Amino acid sequence: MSLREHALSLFRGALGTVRPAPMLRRALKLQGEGSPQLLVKGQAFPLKRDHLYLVGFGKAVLGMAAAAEEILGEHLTRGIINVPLGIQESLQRAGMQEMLLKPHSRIQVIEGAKNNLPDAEALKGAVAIQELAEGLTADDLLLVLISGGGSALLPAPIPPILLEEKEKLTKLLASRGAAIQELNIVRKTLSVLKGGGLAQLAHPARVVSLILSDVIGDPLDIIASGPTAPSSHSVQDCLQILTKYNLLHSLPKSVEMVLSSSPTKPTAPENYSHVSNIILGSNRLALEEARCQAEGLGYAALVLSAAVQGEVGHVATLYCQLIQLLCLGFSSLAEGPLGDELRGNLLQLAAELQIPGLHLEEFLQALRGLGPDRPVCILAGGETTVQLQGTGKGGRNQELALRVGLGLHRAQATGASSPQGRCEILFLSGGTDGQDGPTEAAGAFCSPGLVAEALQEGLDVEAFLKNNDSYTFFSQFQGGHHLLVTGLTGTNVMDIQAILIRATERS
Ligand SMILES: Nc1ncnc2c1ncn2[C@@H]1O[C@H](COP(=O)(O)OP(=O)(O)OP(=O)(O)O)[C@@H](O)[C@H]1O
Ligand SMILES: O=C(O)[C@H](O)CO
Repeated sequence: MSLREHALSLFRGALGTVRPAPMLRRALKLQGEGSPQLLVKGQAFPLKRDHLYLVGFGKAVLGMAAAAEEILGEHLTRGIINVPLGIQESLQRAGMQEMLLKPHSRIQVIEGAKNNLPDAEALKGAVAIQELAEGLTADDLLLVLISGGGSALLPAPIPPILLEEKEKLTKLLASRGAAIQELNIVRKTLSVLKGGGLAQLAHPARVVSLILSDVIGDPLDIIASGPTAPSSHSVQDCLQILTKYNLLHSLPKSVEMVLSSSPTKPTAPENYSHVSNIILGSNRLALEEARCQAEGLGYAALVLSAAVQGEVGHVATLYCQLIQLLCLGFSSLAEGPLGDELRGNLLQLAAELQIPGLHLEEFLQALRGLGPDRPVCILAGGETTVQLQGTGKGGRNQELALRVGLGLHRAQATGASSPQGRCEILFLSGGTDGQDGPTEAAGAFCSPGLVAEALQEGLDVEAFLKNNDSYTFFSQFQGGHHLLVTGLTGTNVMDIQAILIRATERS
């Protein structure tokens, strides 16, 4: 099999493990006839007849709800989910019936949040969810399904803030470069349901949240703005962020009012004893599955990190240097000055990128222990950032793959000492939701020959990159052969990268 076929199969394997249906089936079970209980990852929650409710919000929630309803059957009393506008139709068109609710479902579906922004439809859904939560009693159990995109799908601005005011503020923060953590700290402070609000309203019912993480590090109080998690942030944190992005002095009156009357401390964690927040799926889980499958294919496989973040150009350089070093491992050069130089550069770059939890020295040590001659597979995940300069069409995964292709080409061109000649190399980067930026592709593959081969077709990689036009490049290059196209996957645990290397000759 080619490296490309292997990479594709690993990507699909990784996705398979975080698809809503298998994920739910693994985690959620109904047990017992007379006095049933819900088993979630081994934790038991007793159920009373006609007292099981379900709510959900997020891009992957439709498939999660369909699988949950299949498991819960007639035990489910009623449910409401808020999902992206048009998702039912597009899943239908994609033939993904298993992600859709059955006719006569007990779950009401509300579609909204066009372009991932809160709107009147999402607000309608949020009000319905709020009313359901407020009506619950101590006999009830509320199952909450949460995934990325949940923030925009559950807008409930604290009065007198208007939805348009909150939307404008969120947009401004995002356009000024606020990270998702910052954005969601502000959202939590201005919302009735975020920052643990939903869990508090559902009290005294038992609340069990099943969460698919799309945030680095899986922070419960940031994913979808943590509607059932105790917030670790205060109004001061929110004010600091508004100051940082120069918004503090141009806030609408309503927002000022809410900020000045917000409690200075978040609700204490002990008030969440009725709540269980359980992460069902994450980037790390997907990477771990890919790692196991890579070993099955004969690779020595390692996971670099599930938290790769930073500017796409810097991340591309990190991967290029890592690939160079891996290629050295197939020769006797690894322990020489070239290996030392590459290791030094890598450590410096990784320190600059500040990737949380990345222990590169240990990782490099583990690489040395992989042994010679075995094909190597390195897996990583996270989310890079692209500062758009041009007007082209692309996504962060396609841009990363193209930048890695360019980096490998340059490394090859700069010296006879380049170790790449001894190896067959493939790099893949893909978004697990199947859509990379506003394109039909999930990501792209590249290899060191890409730039030269593209030139033969009259395609100048650097010019495409300058215009952030990676999708156009990959669509034209070799008839689109290097695009990763999966279609919408119905899940989302950020992006995944795979580096596959095997020796072409003994050195
Ligand atoms: N022409 C382009 N080239 C490279 N990246 C782009 C381009 N246009 C948009 N992007 C990037 O695509 C991202 C938005 O796309 P996408 O919807 O896949 O990501 P997202 O909103 O973070 O959603 P999710 O986290 O659910 O994947 C932004 O990070 C943006 O910088
Ligand atoms: O909905 C959100 O807030 C983001 O997708 C992060 O979870």
